[in-house]
Amino acid sequence: MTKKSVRDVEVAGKRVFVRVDFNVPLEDGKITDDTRIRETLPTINYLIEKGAKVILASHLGRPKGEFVESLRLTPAAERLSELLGKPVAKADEAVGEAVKAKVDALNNGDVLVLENVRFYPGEEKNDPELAKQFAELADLFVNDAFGAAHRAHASTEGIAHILPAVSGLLMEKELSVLSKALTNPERPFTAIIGGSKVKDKIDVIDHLLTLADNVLIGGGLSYTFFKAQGHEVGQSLLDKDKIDVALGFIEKAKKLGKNFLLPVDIVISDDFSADANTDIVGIDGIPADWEGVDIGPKTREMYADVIKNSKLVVWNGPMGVFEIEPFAGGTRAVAEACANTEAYTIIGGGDSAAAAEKFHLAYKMDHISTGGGASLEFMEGKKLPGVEALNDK
Ligand SMILES: Nc1ncnc2c1ncn2[C@@H]1O[C@H](COP(=O)(O)OP(=O)(O)O)[C@@H](O)[C@H]1O
Ligand SMILES: O=C(OP(=O)(O)O)[C@H](O)COP(=O)(O)O
Repeated sequence: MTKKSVRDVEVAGKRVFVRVDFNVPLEDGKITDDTRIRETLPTINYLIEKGAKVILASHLGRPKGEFVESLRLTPAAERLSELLGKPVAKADEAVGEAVKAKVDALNNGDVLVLENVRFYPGEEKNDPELAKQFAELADLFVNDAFGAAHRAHASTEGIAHILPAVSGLLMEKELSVLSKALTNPERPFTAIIGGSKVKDKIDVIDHLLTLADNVLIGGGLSYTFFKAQGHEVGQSLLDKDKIDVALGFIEKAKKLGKNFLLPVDIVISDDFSADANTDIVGIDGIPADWEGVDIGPKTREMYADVIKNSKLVVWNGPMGVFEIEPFAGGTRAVAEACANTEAYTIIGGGDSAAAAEKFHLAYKMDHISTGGGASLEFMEGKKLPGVEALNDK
């Protein structure tokens, strides 16, 4: 990596402002998946061992510049304390006199979690004044929030222009794995793109069409492609504005000689619920009042075969509505194929990672990225502002 890392600078005795991504899922105030917290432990433990004063900042949810009680970082601080096996101080604000006093009270090796930085309107606006207030708390900025690296906000980007700024160990690992895989990919390289956010994934499909050997499409994205080919899609997810773009991809793939695969059969349903009626049909068999909810068994087999014969697999987005058990089979089949292939497997995207966890296959993947949007933008070949702003080596 061309950017300095926390290992390249002196941290002992210093106040270190570490931007982490503790944007974890919560249900009734309880954390349901603490992966993002666990993944920052190497950086935090490194700083503790080196005798730094560790000040952690994160966003949680999208409170839009207001204090929202249910989005406080208290549960994250408590979980971190359990994971570290030591007390962690928590501030009820992210800047101001009370926070400064908490920072002043830190001894070397102590950890303080600031309040949700998105409680302040200046955070998402990348307000230089708020960045300055963050910077006043510390001597060094460490960005370990890969999941938020595509955001140019005061605590991810603005602050990096004021303090010496380096990457954390998680940030370093994410960037190194993704760039190693995508710069000189092992071939055959297979990209699997699914999920529901058609607009968000158009650019990544475009980029991956030039990079990958096989591009497999699944999930809600598929129907815009089917429509582009002249099939009726009933009530299935459809992005009408992107039909021409989808057609363009089919043609681009042909021109480039890429193996661009769309589902050949699908699971359809007459309702979006576990007790709905379902059927398996070919792509021109969707009745007007039914919708496609998963890839069918022939497609699963076809995709599993491609995955098996790959050297590198990048997977972003589930193959169907996997949260509903009768529609989870396609995503499970792809997760199993990824778990069993010899290929190096990278999973990006919160829902694909959640699916791998749900099927108890996450441990068999080579890399599960902590960033959904961030890994997508990286795969699109875009520069990430939270990384760009860090000091060069
Ligand atoms: N055929 C489909 N119709 C509607 N929604 C779908 C379909 N297939 C997958 N989905 C939904 O897509 C969502 C995930 O999409 P997305 O956010 O794009 O993925 P990721 O978070 O992995 O990037 C899941 O909640 C899943 O239920
Ligand atoms: O959860 C996140 O995004 P992701 O679901 O795309 O990985 C990050 O914490 C960024 O959050 P944001 O999309 O509200 O800026």
